[in-house]
Amino acid sequence: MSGGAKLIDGKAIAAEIRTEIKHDVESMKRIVPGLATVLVGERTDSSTYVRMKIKACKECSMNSIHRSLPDTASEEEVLQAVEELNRDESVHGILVQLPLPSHINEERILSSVSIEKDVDGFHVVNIGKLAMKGRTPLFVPCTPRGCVELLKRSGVQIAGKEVVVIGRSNIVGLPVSMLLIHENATVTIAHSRTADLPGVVRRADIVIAAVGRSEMVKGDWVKPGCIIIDVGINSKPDSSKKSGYRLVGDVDFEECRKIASMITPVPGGVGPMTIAMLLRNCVDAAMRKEREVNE
Ligand SMILES: Nc1nc(=O)c2c([nH]1)NC[C@@H]1CN(c3ccc(C(=O)N[C@@H](CCC(=O)O)C(=O)O)cc3)C=[N+]21
Repeated sequence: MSGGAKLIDGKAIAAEIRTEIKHDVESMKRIVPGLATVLVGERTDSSTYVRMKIKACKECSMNSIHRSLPDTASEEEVLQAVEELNRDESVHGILVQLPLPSHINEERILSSVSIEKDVDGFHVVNIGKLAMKGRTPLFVPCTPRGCVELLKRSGVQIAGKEVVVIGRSNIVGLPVSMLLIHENATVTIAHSRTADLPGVVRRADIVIAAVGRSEMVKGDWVKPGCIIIDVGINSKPDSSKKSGYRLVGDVDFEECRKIASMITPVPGGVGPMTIAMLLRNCVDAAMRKEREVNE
C-alpha cells in the first residue's frame, strides 16, 4: 500500500467518549460519580498520570479525591487508606497507582479494593471472571478495554480475525487477550521467549503490541494491510526536544505505517483511551449504585 496507514486517533476518540460520560454524569439525579486515586511515593511519571486522571474527572463533571502516601508508608498504612475509601459513600471507584514501592505486596493491596469499586479491574475476582466463559466481571481493565474500543469505533470487525498480542502482562497482554477471545478473534499470545517472533507477528490481521520495548516491531514483521494497536509508552533520547526525550511506542511507527492499513500513534493512541475507560468504569459503578438506591 503506497498511501500508508490510516491513523487511529485515540485522542479524538477518547474526547468523544468523555463527552458521552459527561452526558451520563449530568443525567444522574442522586449521585455525583467520585473517583479516588491513591499514590504511594513520588515517581514523576505516576504523579503525572494521576494528575491527568484528576483533570479528566473535572472535565466530565465528576468528583475526585486523592490520597498521597510517602514511599516509606507501610503496607498496613496503604491498606488502611484503601479501606477508608472502601467505606466512603462518595467514592465509586478506587485506583491505586502502579507500580507500588517494592516493599509493598501489590496483590494484597489490589485485592483489598472492594470489588464494586475496582475500576482498574485488577482485583483477582474481576480478572478471574474475565478469564472465564459466560461470566461477567464488574470491571474490565482500562487499557485492554481501550484497545477494543479503538478497534470497534474505527469500524474494525474483530470476529474471525487472527490477532497476535505481544506481551503477557497482568495489566495489558493477558486481559486484552481474554477480551479479544470473547469478541471471537483467534488470539496468539507472543512474548520474549516466542521462537521466531517476527514470523508469528506476520500472521496477524491485528497486532496488539504491549511488550515495553522501544520500536521493537519493524516494518518487515507485519503483514501488508494489517491493523496495529501500539500500547507501548517508552521515552527515547531526542536532543531536538526541550525535555531531552520523546515518547515512542513498541512499534517502529515510520516503518510500519507504510505497511499497515491502520495504526495508532504514540502519544495520542491508546494512552488517552486508558483514562477515558477509567472514567467510564467509574461512572458505570456509580450508575449501578444509583439503580440499587432506586430499587
Ligand atoms: N493502577 C493503575 N492504573 C493504570 O491505568 C495505570 C497505572 N496504574 N500505572 C501506570 C499506567 C500507565 N497509564 C497511562 C495512562 C494514560 C497515558 C496517556 O494518556 N498518555 C498520553 C501521553 C502522556 C504524556 O505525554 O506523558 C498519550 O499516550 O497520548 C499513558 C499511560 C495508566 N496506568
